Amino acid sequence: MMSAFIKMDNIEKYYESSGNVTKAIDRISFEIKEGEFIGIMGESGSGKTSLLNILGTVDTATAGHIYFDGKDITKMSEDERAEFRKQNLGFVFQNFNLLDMLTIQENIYIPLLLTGKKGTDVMQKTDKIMEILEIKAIANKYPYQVSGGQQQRCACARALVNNSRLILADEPTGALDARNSEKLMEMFTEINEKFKTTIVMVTHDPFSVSYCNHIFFLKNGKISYELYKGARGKEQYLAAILDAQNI
Ligand SMILES: Nc1ncnc2c1ncn2[C@@H]1O[C@H](COP(=O)(O)OP(=O)(O)OP(=O)(O)O)[C@@H](O)[C@H]1O
Repeated sequence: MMSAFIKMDNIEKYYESSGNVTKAIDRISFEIKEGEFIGIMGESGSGKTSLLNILGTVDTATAGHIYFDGKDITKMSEDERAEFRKQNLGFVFQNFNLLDMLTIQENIYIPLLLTGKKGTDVMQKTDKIMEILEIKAIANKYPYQVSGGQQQRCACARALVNNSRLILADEPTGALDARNSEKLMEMFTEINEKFKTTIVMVTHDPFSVSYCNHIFFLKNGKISYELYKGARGKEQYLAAILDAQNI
């Protein structure tokens, strides 16, 4: 039985710049269970990235609360938030965000060094995760020497190596072709099933989101629709996603 893991309670986000106020998130509440693979869809400007940034504690909500395992993460200081991210979260971005002067392998184990781990433990973990993501053969290459798909799998390995409980991915397939997108989504699914890692993925791609088992559709900063895969087959689910997009 999966337990309640993340609870968003009436989150609001307003941006204010030179006297203009934009309402990006308009009182959103939802719950995520541990081990879910969540998709967040919605047209440009609907608030997807704002929501992900607030959940990831890289930005703060204007109002409302987020409970992570019962702890209110909206009440933490900046230092506490940094520590929280280091202990619990892994981030995957559209443009991979790898460090060019480090090899693939070094890019992955840097987060472990940052948390004070060292020696053979670091190498074993890095090795294991590279094997799962099929990037062991390119361990000593630099990011510019490998394909976009391989770079993104390296970014995923970096996000996972710390035993992150929650992976936040913002358009992870946005810069990938169809074949690499499919491969990445298959690996996300494998990670989600094997390690029970909770994944929250923002995307506007119906095909990518069809790998998620629970989807929120955003419109004007509100949840306009919610969809569960349930017992649907892949094609049936994709059809339901396309229908929901048109509502
Ligand atoms: N830093 C900011 N300052 C002012 N307004 C912002 C800022 N970031 C986002 N917004 C506004 O907030 C609203 C929601 O933006 P957000 O980036 O969350 O949407 P999104 O669904 O992720 O869009 P996209 O798919 O285009 O990335 C938009 O109207 C946007 O213009």
